[in-house]
Amino acid sequence: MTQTQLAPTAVPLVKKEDSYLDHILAHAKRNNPESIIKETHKFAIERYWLMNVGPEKSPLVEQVLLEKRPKVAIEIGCYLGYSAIRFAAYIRDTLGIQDVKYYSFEISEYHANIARKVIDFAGLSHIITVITGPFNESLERLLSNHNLLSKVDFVFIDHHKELTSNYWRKAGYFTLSVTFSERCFTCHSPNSHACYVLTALPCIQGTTIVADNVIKPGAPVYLEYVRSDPTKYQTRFVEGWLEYYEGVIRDGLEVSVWLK
Ligand SMILES: C[S@@+](CC[C@H](N)C(=O)[O-])C[C@H]1O[C@@H](n2cnc3c(N)ncnc32)[C@H](O)[C@@H]1O
Repeated sequence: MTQTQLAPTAVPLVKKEDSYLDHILAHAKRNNPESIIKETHKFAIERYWLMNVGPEKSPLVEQVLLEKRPKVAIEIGCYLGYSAIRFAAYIRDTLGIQDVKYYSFEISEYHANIARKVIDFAGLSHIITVITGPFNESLERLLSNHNLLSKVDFVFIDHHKELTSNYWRKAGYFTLSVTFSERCFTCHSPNSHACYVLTALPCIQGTTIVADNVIKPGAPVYLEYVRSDPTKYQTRFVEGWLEYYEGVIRDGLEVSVWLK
């Protein structure tokens, strides 16, 4: 049997995330977040699609950051560090907030390890902390052991897309995140879990919460929750495109401000 005949069933030896790291280390400039973002787009368009927030929706998030000017930001779902690098650099360099702290939660050790290397290469390790583990457990640990998250002014919710849309939908739970699963199964109240992230965080009056992918794959219970009580959240939808599918697949962000 020839190499050509074997090719279609062959398992790739290198995962795309490892190739991404190699690409960044080889082509981007050290201590230059902008060049890392540029090379990430190049990789995602020319090599493999990546599930980061991407070039289409990031400017929409940056507009929110411009209005909010956060000093303590967190995100749920780090993946390979794209949004952490892009938004932390934007807050520090464009908004001039030198002492910003950005905490990024990531369930996968594999993703977190790559993200830390890219963040270090970007020269942002002193600003961005990647916390490995399921978000709810990490959060509980941080809140009980440290004073790291004494107050949070900006939250970016960007969990695993496939699990959000398919797995839990099949299971009958339209929750925002797999993190909420354990709680879903114990109290059978999807709404309370879709909003767990909001109620569990040490939000303060005015904390801004941006949820990605509320159209694709969608987060109907989350939207219902934040839109149901105008005395609790001031909320708006911002339309955009799915990452790397500009003009093809619609998506959007829900931007909510915690009022009380
Ligand atoms: C869409 S990606 C995040 C993309 C990233 N925010 C960006 O724009 O560069 C989602 C990530 O969330 C992680 N994730 C999924 N469930 C999680 C959980 N319960 N706690 C923390 N991270 C989780 C996945 O492993 C994946 O790396």
